[in-house]
Amino acid sequence: MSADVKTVQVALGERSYEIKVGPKLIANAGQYLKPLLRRARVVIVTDENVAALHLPALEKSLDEAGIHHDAIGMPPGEGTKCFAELQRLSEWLLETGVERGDLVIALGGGVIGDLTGFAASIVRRGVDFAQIPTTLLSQVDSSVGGKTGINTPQGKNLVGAFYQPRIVLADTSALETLPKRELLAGYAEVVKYGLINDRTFFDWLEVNLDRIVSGDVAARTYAIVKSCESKAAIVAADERESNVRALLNLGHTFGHALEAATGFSNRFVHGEGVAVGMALAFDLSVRLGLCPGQDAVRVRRHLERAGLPCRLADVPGELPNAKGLIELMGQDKKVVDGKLTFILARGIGEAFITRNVDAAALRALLEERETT
Ligand SMILES: NC(=O)c1ccc[n+]([C@@H]2O[C@H](COP(=O)([O-])OP(=O)(O)OC[C@H]3O[C@@H](n4cnc5c(N)ncnc54)[C@H](O)[C@@H]3O)[C@@H](O)[C@H]2O)c1
Ligand SMILES: O=C(O)C(=O)C[C@@H](O)[C@H](O)[C@H](O)COP(=O)(O)O
Ligand SMILES: [Zn+2]
Repeated sequence: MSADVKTVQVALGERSYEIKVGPKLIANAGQYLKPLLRRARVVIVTDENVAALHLPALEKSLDEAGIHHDAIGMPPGEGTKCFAELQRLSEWLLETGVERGDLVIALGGGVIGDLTGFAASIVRRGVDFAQIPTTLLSQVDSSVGGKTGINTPQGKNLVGAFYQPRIVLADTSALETLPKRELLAGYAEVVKYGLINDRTFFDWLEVNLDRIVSGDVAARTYAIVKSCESKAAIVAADERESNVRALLNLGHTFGHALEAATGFSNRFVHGEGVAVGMALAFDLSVRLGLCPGQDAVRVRRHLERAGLPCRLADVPGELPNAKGLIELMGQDKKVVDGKLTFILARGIGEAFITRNVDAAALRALLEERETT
């Protein structure tokens, strides 16, 4: 096992697991997975794009480790996180004869990780699963922490379960084939960790953005490990989002509504929604007199420099008016007694959770779509 591989622990008692971050982990997956298996059998769930690029290396590694494998390729894209594909996948898993002590492997981005994790949580009332994330977003966020699920016509991630993986293998080599737009979408979630509670990390991102985007392996590895450490600490403190875990939702109340408004399509992907949502959360914090204006400017400048959308005007197509967007936000899982919960900030690295947001200020912010 290579010295270049870093380990981050997710400390959750008997559900604890390791996140491995480093090069060529897909090509060496067999040696990491074998110790977790009761019998030498796994099933792989991937999407058709990732299957063409990375499935052969995973299968070769499993063959070398003497592990039997079946694989299914799902359609790529957010639309796959739906009841119909969940049913198709669950029935396929049952037809393979997968047992509770076998491992279901999610090889792909957050869509495959969320869908596969949820299917693994319900098939035979729970089959073990492993995450092999292949997008930046899934390596820094979705593969860690056990939120799994699908979208419904009512909104984002509304049916799901908390179900932790047994291991996460974040192969930095897989990012070499990732389209730039998807890399940037993942970068939005990296920025999120700086904005939540680590101003020093945000400072580092401002200096190192170009290295991360251009493919510098050391910079990418540092950013992924730092993000995973940050998420692992929050998840260990509050696995089921009773309190502090909601900080990881910075930008998501806005972002999820924008994803819903654009039809959960490739026109506007999750990380892009998070980028716009984080900029709006900082604007709202300034509007409420909670955060210095220069911090909001700095956040928007950084997202802009990365090439990410950061204004409502950057969202493609017609959007609902402010009232319509607020109605979409009403499906958020953080709603309590019909009242929205927001993650706002007193500054970069100082996010906090609040239910105390003036409705008029929110409406005014969303009505300024042409200018913000
Ligand atoms: N569970 C969580 O905690 C959590 C956290 C953040 C996001 N999410 C969810 O994750 C999803 C977004 O994930 P995503 O951004 O990874 O999107 P994705 O899974 O749709 O992947 C993006 C695109 O990249 C392709 N792809 C994946 N890996 C590739 C590679 N190495 N080379 C080339 N192409 C590759 C995919 O086929 C797809 O077309 C959303 O549904 C979001 O809600 C969940
Ligand atoms: O892990 C978490 O907790 C997060 O909120 C991470 C988010 O980046 C992620 O998009 C998550 O799926 C959103 O969760 P939801 O509960 O708002 O659906
Ligand atoms: Zn997210």
